[in-house]
Amino acid sequence: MIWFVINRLSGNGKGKKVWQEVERALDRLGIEYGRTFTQKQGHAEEIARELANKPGISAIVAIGGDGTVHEVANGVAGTSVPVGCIPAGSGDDFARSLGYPLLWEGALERVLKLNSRRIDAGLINGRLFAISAGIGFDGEVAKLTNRSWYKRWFNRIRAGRISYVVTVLRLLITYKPCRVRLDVDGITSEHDDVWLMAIANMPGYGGGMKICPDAKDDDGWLHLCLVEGISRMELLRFFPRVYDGTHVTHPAVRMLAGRKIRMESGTPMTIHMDGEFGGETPVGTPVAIEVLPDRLLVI
Ligand SMILES: Nc1ncnc2c1ncn2[C@@H]1O[C@H](COP(=O)(O)OP(=O)(O)OP(=O)(O)O)[C@@H](O)[C@H]1O
Repeated sequence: MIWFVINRLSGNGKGKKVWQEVERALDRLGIEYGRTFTQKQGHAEEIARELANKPGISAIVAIGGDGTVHEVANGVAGTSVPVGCIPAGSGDDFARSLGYPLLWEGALERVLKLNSRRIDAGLINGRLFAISAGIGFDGEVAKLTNRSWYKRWFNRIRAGRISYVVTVLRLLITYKPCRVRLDVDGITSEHDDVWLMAIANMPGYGGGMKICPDAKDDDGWLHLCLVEGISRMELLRFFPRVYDGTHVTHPAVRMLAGRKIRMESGTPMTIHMDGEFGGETPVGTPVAIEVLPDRLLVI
């Protein structure tokens, strides 16, 4: 039986509307299913963990944004229960990266086929991410966007991903780059003036940006994008290039790939995991990041 985990608040109420349509379609088709509505942050993970250990669950489908997918993925990781989604958030990078139709009808059609495959996951500070993680400027973007009033407003006019762009513009004025020591599979380097380090398992980022265009979810690698030593004006000028992935040739951008990464920063830097706030880097203790090959089943 497919089980739906629904965040009715996602996308400023889009989750609720999408579920109403999906429920009608499932009833019309006479399909047996289960469903639970999330009640609080972290609830989707608890539900998924419990369900994954029950017999007879063929897939857990998150109806919500990437935050709900992130929680479900953490709940089912390492089990034989696949995760799917019906996108109802503002970024929906999981759905975009996996080539899901973004409208509920197409996404439902896809999840009902139950065609599963194994993908890698990333681990940062002991927590799993399916899409990407980010440290620094992009961690702050995720944190501030999720807390902003305008995310709700943009979601209402179905332009939720613009809220990330607004935060980027706000932060460009105030953000202070940091000193970073990096270890990628045993190769160490020091960097002054680091704006961000994105760590991608999938290419989608911030609602359709291609921060690491070469990221592949089943290649056994994490792909890194480090941005350093760039002026605010230049960052503003070249920022739109991240939408088609051509930013990678800019001299301030360093693209790397690795399996085990350690990153230590001179001052606390904000972390995001699949767009969810994930705390700050502790000064003096490296953040551990690694790829977990084949850890997740997706449909
Ligand atoms: N009932 C609830 N009350 C409060 N928070 C919830 C509830 N259900 C889920 N959440 C939390 O809401 C957060 C955002 O969820 P989600 O990512 O699905 O939606 P979104 O933020 O609108 O979409 P996107 O990530 O694409 O912008 C997650 O951290 C999740 O844990």
